[in-house]
Amino acid sequence: MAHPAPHPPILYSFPDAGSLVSSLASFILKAQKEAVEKKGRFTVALSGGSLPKMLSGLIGHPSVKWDKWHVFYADERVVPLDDPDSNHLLCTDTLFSKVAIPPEQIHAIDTSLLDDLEELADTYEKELIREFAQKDAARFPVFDLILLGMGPDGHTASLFPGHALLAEDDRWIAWLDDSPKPPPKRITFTYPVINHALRVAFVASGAGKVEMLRTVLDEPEKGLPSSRVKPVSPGQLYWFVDDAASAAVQYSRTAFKL
Ligand SMILES: O=C(O)[C@H](O)[C@@H](O)[C@H](O)[C@H](O)COP(=O)(O)O
Repeated sequence: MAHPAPHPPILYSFPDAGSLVSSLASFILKAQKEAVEKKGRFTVALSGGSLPKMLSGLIGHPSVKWDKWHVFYADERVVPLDDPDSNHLLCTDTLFSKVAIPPEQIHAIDTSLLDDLEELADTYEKELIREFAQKDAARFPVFDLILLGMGPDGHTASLFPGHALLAEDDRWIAWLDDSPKPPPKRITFTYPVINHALRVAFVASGAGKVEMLRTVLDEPEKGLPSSRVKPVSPGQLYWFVDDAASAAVQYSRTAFKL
């Protein structure tokens, strides 16, 4: 059955980092509330880079139900969990060490498999299947929220321009050993997983993103990895950016309100 056309992205641009961080926190809390009311849990995927520190508005916020969070990584570097390159370490230092998510609800890679990328990716995929398959009985998992960053070349998660994985339409978790951004070995959500989420939110800030954000939003036909994020209906894509990053974007902004 053909899916209805994806909804166009919603672009929110904020004058400064403080208003971006607090609005993103309100947005996540609304998503959490809806998910918990409906299913008693909130399934979230996080990325590395600058994303974890943009979640600081949630730390100490009385409305966050951390015990309902089930966290996966949209992409992870295949390194030990105490390696400075690990997204899990970054998220732990920035967020998890400061809040009360039950450790068994934070899904890190199995580091006994660091030397077998394929097995490691399969094992992570099985963890997603355990979390989602029986409950939702869907071909692909339906995350309540996937939070992504955008790299300077337009990549997102570990989906890089021109890479064969852009065409992966079957697996949930893919692996690569040739990431142009170090470290080379990574696992990543595939597009079907990202595009089946209920909400996908990119977070991008700073003047360093200005040209790439313009290309991704105003010239989606170029097919850069971040432009290929198009959640299927009823899923919705959001961009949380600052005015420095969106300065050259023609695409229309939406005033933020919940
Ligand atoms: O593991 C990774 O490398 C990240 O998940 C990656 O996809 C990141 O989100 C972007 O490169 C944006 O990074 P910044 O937010 O630091 O620009």
